Amino acid sequence: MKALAPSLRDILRDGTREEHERLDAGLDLMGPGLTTARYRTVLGRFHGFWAGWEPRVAAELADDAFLAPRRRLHLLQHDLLVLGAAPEALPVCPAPPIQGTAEAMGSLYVMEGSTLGGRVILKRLGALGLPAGSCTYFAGHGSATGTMWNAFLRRLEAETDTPAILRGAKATFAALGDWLLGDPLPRSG
Ligand SMILES: C=CC1=C(C)/C(=C/C2=NC(=C\c3[nH]c(/C=C4\NC(=O)C(C)=C4C=C)c(C)c3CCC(=O)O)/C(CCC(=O)O)=C2C)NC1=O
Repeated sequence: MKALAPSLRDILRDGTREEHERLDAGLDLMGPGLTTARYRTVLGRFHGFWAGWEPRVAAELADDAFLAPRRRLHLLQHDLLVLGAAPEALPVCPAPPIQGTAEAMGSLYVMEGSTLGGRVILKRLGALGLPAGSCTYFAGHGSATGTMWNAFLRRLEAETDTPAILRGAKATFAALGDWLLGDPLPRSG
């Protein structure tokens, strides 16, 4: 038998499981309580998070070629406009305290990883009868999701400071959870 060392992805998945479950349960996008109003509120909160997070991770990662296709703030702006909301008027979340490339890669793990749920989320959103073109954020990388994720993991495995990577991921999940779930989300209407 070969005892394989856990991959960075294993370490991140195990080390953030609790925060991940808290978010998943708190957002409850897959349950029967999801309405168009609730969807718009959730998008607006994700917008506020990305508006603070994206410039910060860009500055700390300092790798525009790698980050450019992983930027999604513009997708949130687009979806909110289609739904009749004014994204520029929404509150912006202070960026999590990430510093340096290793913490930035841990932080990016959280937001890139979220594209992996895209297919199930899109299917659920399809049942709401939302206006056409209002789900580009959750569509994420679409058919390129697998390719993008594998390229992300290759870049991740090139980082050597494992504690810093995990710190960045945990800080990001914590900030995201506090921001998205701090106020009750609408349940119906
Ligand atoms: C918003 C709803 C929302 C839903 C309903 C959702 C569903 C799924 N997320 C998955 C994976 C991940 N999701 C995250 C980050 C967030 N998950 C969240 O729920 C929020 C809010 C996150 C961060 C923004 C990460 C880091 C991973 C990689 C974990 C790893 O390393 O494997 C998978 C698994 C897909 C597979 O394995 O093929 C599913 C089904 N994702 C969403 O964003």
